[in-house]
Amino acid sequence: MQTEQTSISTQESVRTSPLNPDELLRVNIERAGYAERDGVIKEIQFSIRPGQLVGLIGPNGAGKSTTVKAMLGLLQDFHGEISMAGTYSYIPEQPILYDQLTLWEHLELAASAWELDQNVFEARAERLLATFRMTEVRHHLPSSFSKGMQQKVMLILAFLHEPALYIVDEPFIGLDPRAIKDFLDMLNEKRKQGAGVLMSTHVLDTAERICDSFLLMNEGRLAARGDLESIQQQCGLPGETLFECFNSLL
Ligand SMILES: Nc1ncnc2c1ncn2[C@@H]1O[C@H](COP(=O)(O)OP(=O)(O)OP(=O)(O)O)[C@@H](O)[C@H]1O
Repeated sequence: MQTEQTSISTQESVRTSPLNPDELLRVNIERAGYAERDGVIKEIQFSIRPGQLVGLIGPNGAGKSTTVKAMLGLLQDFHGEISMAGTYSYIPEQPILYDQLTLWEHLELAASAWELDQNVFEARAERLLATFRMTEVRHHLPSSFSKGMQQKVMLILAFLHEPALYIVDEPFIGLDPRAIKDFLDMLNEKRKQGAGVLMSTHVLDTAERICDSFLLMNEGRLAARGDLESIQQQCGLPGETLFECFNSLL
């Protein structure tokens, strides 16, 4: 895993600042949005520590995707700072795959982009294909796969790289229960090795079970943040579920 600090944005307006030793990522978005609609999100500040799984939660239109796009450096309108240690993998909700390449060719292409040693690549690829039960179809075109199988290809590509940080957009819609378990087991293994995770999801019961802490967004701002107990306190609902806390804020 690389440890040098990098900016994950290509925008000149994005500033970075030194991270604390226990930070993998620090986000300080003063204001960000789109060319035709600026300032969609405001005052979004959080950081992620090694091993931490942070849930990004909020109703439709709250600004979760805009926050992720800001972190990835994809927005025209951005004022703030994004600092991170090492590299990241982004797993989008909608798979993005090449029509003409087989699954194995996708993996080879990714390995060559990241300059992975051939033996390391093959060992990781074989293990990931087995874990996600895709070995048999490795020489097939992903364009012929089901939506869930295409999502698994995106997961395999993300894990192949072994980044410092995983940014995951809604992983639970489309994957079957066994694939979700395989994904969470693999994610936990990487967290034990020090990786951090930011996960956007609407599946609140799973989020409540697996996340260390939460960022609750509403109308472009952070409405509450922290672990479940802290969220319950901020919502005035001690002992209640994340679902009830979520609904109380809207
Ligand atoms: N390309 C765009 N151009 C202009 N406005 C946009 C664009 N994409 C999103 N928005 C607006 O930004 C706001 C936040 O949208 P965003 O996609 O970040 O929400 P979200 O929390 O990810 O929602 P969902 O749960 O539905 O995916 C919305 O009001 C939306 O209309």
